[in-house]
Amino acid sequence: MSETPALNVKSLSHAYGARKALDDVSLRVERGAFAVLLGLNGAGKSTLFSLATGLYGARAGAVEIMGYDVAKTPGEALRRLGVVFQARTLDLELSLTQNLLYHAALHGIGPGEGKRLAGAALERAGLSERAREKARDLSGGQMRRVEIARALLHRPSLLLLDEPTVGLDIKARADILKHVRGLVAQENLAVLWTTHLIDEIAPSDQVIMLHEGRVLTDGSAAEIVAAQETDSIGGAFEKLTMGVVPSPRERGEG
Ligand SMILES: Nc1ncnc2c1ncn2[C@@H]1O[C@H](COP(=O)(O)OP(=O)(O)OP(=O)(O)O)[C@@H](O)[C@H]1O
Repeated sequence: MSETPALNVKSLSHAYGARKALDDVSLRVERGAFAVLLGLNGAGKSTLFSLATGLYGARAGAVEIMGYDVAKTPGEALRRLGVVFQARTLDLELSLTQNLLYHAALHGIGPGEGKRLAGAALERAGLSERAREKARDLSGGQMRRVEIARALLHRPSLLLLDEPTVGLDIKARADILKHVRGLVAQENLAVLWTTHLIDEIAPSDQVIMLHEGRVLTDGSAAEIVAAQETDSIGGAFEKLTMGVVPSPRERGEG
């Protein structure tokens, strides 16, 4: 039997009223793997995050983190999860260390251990020298690094990032991507990185293409490109999204 994956999404569906946002979505991210969830606006990426973090209850299906069901054992599951949401969530008036200590306290980590972890996290993020400065004084890319450091403070096995490079310039985007890839390589962290930006994908990455709430394909970028007989992952995405057969409901027949 294969090892329990870091993330196991099983036949997950969700609707907002009559609008289906996720339709029978299944995917896995193995331990220590970097996976990209690729989808255009409205594909259902944020909805998947909300379900994985227990913000919404799933109408059908389940999400397991390191084998723990988010709905049935939320404490065990969420302890193993770190999340960076799309919107900025640092308290701009607090120092970097204070932002991290806040998070440590939320996870039941005491002040002494919190300080130690915050120091180590800022060091990993390359921001030790800015520890006492207010978050407000950082650049967008540095803020994202602090958010990543904060999400990793309690040493989760899985990190979810919802479009983490939105609003950053080209260099800051590349830096954040490199930083997270480094964490995957060095710390055996599993990452699910959502994006609509094709150029953030490397050939060996696992790519899960989500379109209109459904998984179109899931495999390494190189495998997908070969299977679609295109020369790029962008070409494969275009081919696959053009070929989507609308459901009877979408054709107005449901
Ligand atoms: N709170 C909500 N109420 C009603 N509909 C919603 C709500 N949140 C999302 N939706 C709808 O569900 C679908 C999936 O949205 P979701 O935000 O999950 O997609 P996304 O891939 O994250 O897109 P984006 O990158 O634009 O955030 C869309 O059709 C969206 O309009």
